[in-house]
Amino acid sequence: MSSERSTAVRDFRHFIGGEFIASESGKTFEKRRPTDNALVGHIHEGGQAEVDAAVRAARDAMQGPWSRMTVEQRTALLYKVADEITRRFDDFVAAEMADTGQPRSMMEHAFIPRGAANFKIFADVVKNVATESFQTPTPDGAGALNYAIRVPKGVIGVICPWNAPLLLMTWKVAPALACGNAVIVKPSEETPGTATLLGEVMNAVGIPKGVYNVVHGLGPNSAGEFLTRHSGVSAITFTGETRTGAAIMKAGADGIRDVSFELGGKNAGLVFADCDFDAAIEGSMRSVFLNCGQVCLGTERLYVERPIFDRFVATLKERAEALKPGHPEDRATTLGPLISQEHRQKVLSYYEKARAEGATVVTGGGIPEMSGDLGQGSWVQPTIWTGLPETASVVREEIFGPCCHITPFDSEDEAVRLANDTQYGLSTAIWTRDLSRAHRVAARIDVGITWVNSWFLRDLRTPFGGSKQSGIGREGGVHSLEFYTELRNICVKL
Ligand SMILES: NC(=O)C1=CN([C@@H]2O[C@H](COP(=O)(O)OP(=O)(O)OC[C@H]3O[C@@H](n4cnc5c(N)ncnc54)[C@H](O)[C@@H]3O)[C@@H](O)[C@H]2O)C=CC1
Ligand SMILES: O=C(O)/C=C/C=C(\O)C(=O)O
Repeated sequence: MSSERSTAVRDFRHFIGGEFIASESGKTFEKRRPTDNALVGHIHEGGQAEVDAAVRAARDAMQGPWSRMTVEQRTALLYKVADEITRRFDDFVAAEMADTGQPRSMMEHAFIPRGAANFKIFADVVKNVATESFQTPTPDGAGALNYAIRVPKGVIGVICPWNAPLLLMTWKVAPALACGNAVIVKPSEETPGTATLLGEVMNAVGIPKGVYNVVHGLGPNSAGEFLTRHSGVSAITFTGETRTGAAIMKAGADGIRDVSFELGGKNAGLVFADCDFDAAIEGSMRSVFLNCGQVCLGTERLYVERPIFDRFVATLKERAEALKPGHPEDRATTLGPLISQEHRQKVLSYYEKARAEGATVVTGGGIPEMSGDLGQGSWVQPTIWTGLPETASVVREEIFGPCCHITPFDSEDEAVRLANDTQYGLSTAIWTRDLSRAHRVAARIDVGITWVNSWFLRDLRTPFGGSKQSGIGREGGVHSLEFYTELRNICVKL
């Protein structure tokens, strides 16, 4: 590894009450870089003491100046947070790149700008959304006025995954703060960087101490579980695996705390023969391989209408083989590594299962040859399979890697049936020039989000979330307000 690419080993501390603090226990765990497995940090492992301290800080903040700010004052501060993220853009890009190993271009054009955008959109939403009111008749004829106000829920526990750390964390922190809550974030143990950096941003712009807190740690029997079980946490918002969601839902049941979940997916792409072929290939390339396939909205099942099946498979193979795994700083790099050696084991086990279950391996299926220190990183080849029945493991289970299975179909009804044949219900992409069909099919797919002739085209005002085992609730625009506030009705006899 060249010296300019080496990173000093960092110390990731908790951010509680506006201070960066070490764990009382002194316990830390290692953060290794996905590109070359080099040690890049020691993360303080939060225990009950740190969670208790964060809850105290957050509850105190809810009694302090934060609670007395007008919406205008609060949202002005959130605009400053967004501006400060933009001012420290390079630091955020570097932190996220070190944590995830994904290419700089993706950080610069998508994931980091979204961190700033999340603060602006929710500042705008809370300023502009009205609540309902009714004029109510009464027997004396004078009537009554009913109106609703929104009040913050209190302290929100925010539990985050590793695949788009800043984007997914701020998607929850921004609306929570815009609504006047305080938050305690438990970032993924794989990606401590940007949540920690955001603490510096909060202090720099004058967010009152205790409004934004970060406790690092693991999930079960560690900071994650302690946070979700804490009676001082009013509600829990979580993005991550469906299995973890089930554990958190049980923890939330004590104290009847509300939960909002964005969970796993096994998303289908439906490619009709009348599609714009190049656009369908381009979109499918992104939806299968972006972020090395570690996108909850990504496509791991492609269904292609039979007349274009062979051409589609051949073209996708050619494009997948042209992807360039490499160092995130190299502009030519188009594919990053998986997040960790452990996750690579999981993805490779599916590559193995696909073979064992009789797949035709169109391309990939193994580990690419990487030179120098990159040889130690958690790389896998982009992989395409055909020929498996719908019962095969790689067709049914979420893999979260750069891979997909492609199946031919012969009718619209069959395509709909295949897309819906899953326990998940997060997203779908439909590729067709027939817009009547697009509307018809979209309405029949049991998912939270359908894209037609596009993928991951986001308008932050729209409802975002999953059906079936892909989630509970919707966040985005006004829908986030439903979770991060209580609606309080006031009835005034006139
Ligand atoms: N629907 C959506 O919007 C998205 C869903 N995901 C899903 O996230 C998964 C990948 O992320 P991972 O970090 O591996 O998920 P994960 O569920 O393993 O971990 C997510 C977070 O939960 C914490 N955690 C684990 N067990 C816990 C427990 N018992 N109590 C409290 N906290 C606990 C972890 O420490 C981590 O911070 C994939 O399944 C993916 O589909 C990822 C991004 C978006
Ligand atoms: O756009 C969103 O709000 C969510 C995006 C999800 C990802 O980026 C992901 O899972 O990687």
